[in-house]
Amino acid sequence: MSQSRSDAFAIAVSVLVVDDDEPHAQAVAESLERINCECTIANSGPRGAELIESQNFDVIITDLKMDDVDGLEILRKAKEELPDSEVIVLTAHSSVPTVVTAMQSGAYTYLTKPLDIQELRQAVEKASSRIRLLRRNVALSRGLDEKFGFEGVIGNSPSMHRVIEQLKNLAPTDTTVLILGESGTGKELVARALHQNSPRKSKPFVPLNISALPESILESELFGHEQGAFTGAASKRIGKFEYANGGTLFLDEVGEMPTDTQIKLLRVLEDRRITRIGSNEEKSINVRLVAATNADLKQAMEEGTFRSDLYYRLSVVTIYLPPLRDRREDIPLLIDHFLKEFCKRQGREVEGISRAARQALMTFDWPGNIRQLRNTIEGMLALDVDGLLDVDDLPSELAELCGQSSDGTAGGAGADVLIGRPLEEVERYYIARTLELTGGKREETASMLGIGERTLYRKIKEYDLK
Ligand SMILES: Nc1ncnc2c1ncn2[C@@H]1O[C@H](COP(=O)(O)OP(=O)(O)OP(=O)(O)O)[C@@H](O)[C@H]1O
Repeated sequence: MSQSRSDAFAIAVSVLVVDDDEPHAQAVAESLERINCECTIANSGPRGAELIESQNFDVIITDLKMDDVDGLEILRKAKEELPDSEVIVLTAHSSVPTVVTAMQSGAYTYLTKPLDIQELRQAVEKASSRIRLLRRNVALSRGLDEKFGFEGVIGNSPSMHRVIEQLKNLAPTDTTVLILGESGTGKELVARALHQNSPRKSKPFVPLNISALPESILESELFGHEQGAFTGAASKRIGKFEYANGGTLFLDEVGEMPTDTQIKLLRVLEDRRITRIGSNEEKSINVRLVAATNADLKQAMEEGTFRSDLYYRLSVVTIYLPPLRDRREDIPLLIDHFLKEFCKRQGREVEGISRAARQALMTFDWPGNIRQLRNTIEGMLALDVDGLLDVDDLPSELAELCGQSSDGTAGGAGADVLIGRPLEEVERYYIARTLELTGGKREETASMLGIGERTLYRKIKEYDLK
């Protein structure tokens, strides 16, 4: 239905009206659309039940007495499928026993027919403000439960604090989000966190990696196809958009999408309708879209390989995940997080990680970002035999940073070459490396080296360090 806006709700409230009296349902929907409700009408009980199964609603208004499925059945279905929503029942007489049953079964309130429009709007306003408050509290308490993260997204660096703040604000909304970041920086994890903390969480989260699909299959994957739509389409198949109905569709590597498909995707995002390949029938869909890419979409737009209208549709809000080498403060937290995870999974106990190994993990550049760090910790745990993850458990490219070859013998570079050298040279080397590690942050460097900031400043001058 079309949606008219007023100031009543800053963000539209989604309402399902279930009533087999068509003109009455229409009148209810129209009066609510004036206060910025987004209304969907079901003119039968079964249709109402079907919509509750596939979509999300904040408020469900149902007539108690219908010919097929009655309002109590709709109420039961809503409590089961959409536990966060509120149900308002409509009745001809408040004295009928079903009203009592409805209230006992969790209806928010009941209204008697003929409806008083003002009363109806007030009931919807009150019901939806309760839902919003509930959602906000859940989101906040989830976020606060974890000291350094949000729903498995760990980080304590200023940049990750910003990301986590964005996630907390965006999760309860339907806003389309574009996540940018190198491979392995946590784009899919962030998309899942958005879904898990949204009112859509009881509906599917559907990831689709665009780059993994040949062009010919992509559109059928997205929109589905009818039987015989093309050679090889032996049976009909629903696409990811339909599959994700009511939930979240995560399009990974969206920068790889062929331009023809980009046009079709744009149309779907504008109309909120899809057409299966080989079909004439349009289906309305209610999907939150989260897209991600490690490509430079601005450059792709300049080169004409990515449509700017689609870019602006996708990037209503952009979340940027910096590479791990630019947020090394997060490494210790992540090491401990993954160590705990793998110890639990493998039923192991370890004392911890040696200083030298930890130092190497802090210094490495991590081209594969957090995924590579995670795999490294898993591998180290698998190699370890003495309960202390040490340099001998490191993969070769990291062991080299400690002056060790992966078989544990001393190599040419790193700490050991300083043995027997003047203490001043050793000091200069360590201050320079620690400054490198902290990105030149003096306070952090001084604290890591266990000296005062003034002492550090003096030594930087003394050794002519940049
Ligand atoms: N901030 C984080 N806290 C905890 N684990 C993380 C974090 N970021 C990423 N991970 C973990 O790192 C791995 C890679 O993350 P993910 O698959 O989300 O990255 P990606 O950016 O989507 O990668 P790609 O672009 O290659 O698809 C996953 O196991 C994920 O759980």
